[in-house]
Amino acid sequence: MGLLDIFFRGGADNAAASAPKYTHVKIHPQVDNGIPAETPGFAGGKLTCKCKSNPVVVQLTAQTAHNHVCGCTKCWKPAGAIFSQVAVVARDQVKVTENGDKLDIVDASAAIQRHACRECGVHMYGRIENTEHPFHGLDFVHTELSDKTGWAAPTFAAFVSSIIESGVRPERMDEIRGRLTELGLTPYDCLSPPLMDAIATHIAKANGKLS
Ligand SMILES: N[C@@H](CCC(=O)N[C@@H](CS)C(=O)NCC(=O)O)C(=O)O
Ligand SMILES: [Zn+2]
Ligand SMILES: [Zn+2]
Repeated sequence: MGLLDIFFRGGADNAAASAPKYTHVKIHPQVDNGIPAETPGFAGGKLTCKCKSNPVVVQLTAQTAHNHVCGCTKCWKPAGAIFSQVAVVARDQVKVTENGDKLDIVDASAAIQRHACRECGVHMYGRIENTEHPFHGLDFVHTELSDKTGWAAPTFAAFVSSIIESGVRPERMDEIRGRLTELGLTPYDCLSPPLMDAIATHIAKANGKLS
């Protein structure tokens, strides 16, 4: 093989490595066709449940943070999606403004109490009431329930192995992790390293191992 052959073979391999391979794998409607960019200075908006009449409306008065896709069985997913998309916002920036009487807590014993519309099933916000919890003060929200663009973009995938608990076949995990990686959503089987470090730091401070 001559030098030119190596050059062209290398070129072909590189092209193959950069072309997306897993576009047939669907993750969530908000990421499957490219992730919308966030708008600098974006300051929030309204989340609306899926009810045709008297929808629950929640007003967020700030941009969200730590947006990610989550594969756990507890987070709300739109029909057909295998992942949820979920972000956090300070709890004092979250106000139920319409039809709050339709909200029920899905599981009052869970760390995150998810307030869901009892008619359409959508989770409008998840709140942590335990003041000792590392994420106390943050509410969990699904910004796809807003008709605005500009919200914080998802940056990683959490609880990826948990999708198997919802019935995804384990043989599909390679292509699913492949697609997430291709989208720039690095897959983790718990939270991302910075969030896991923040949890561990909180615990170490609470038990006196760190000052
Ligand atoms: N493998 C479990 C993981 C559940 C889990 O730990 N979910 C994470 C991410 S949302 C969590 O923080 N849960 C707290 C809670 O749901 O209250 C499942 O899929 O049900
Ligand atoms: Zn509803
Ligand atoms: Zn989750």
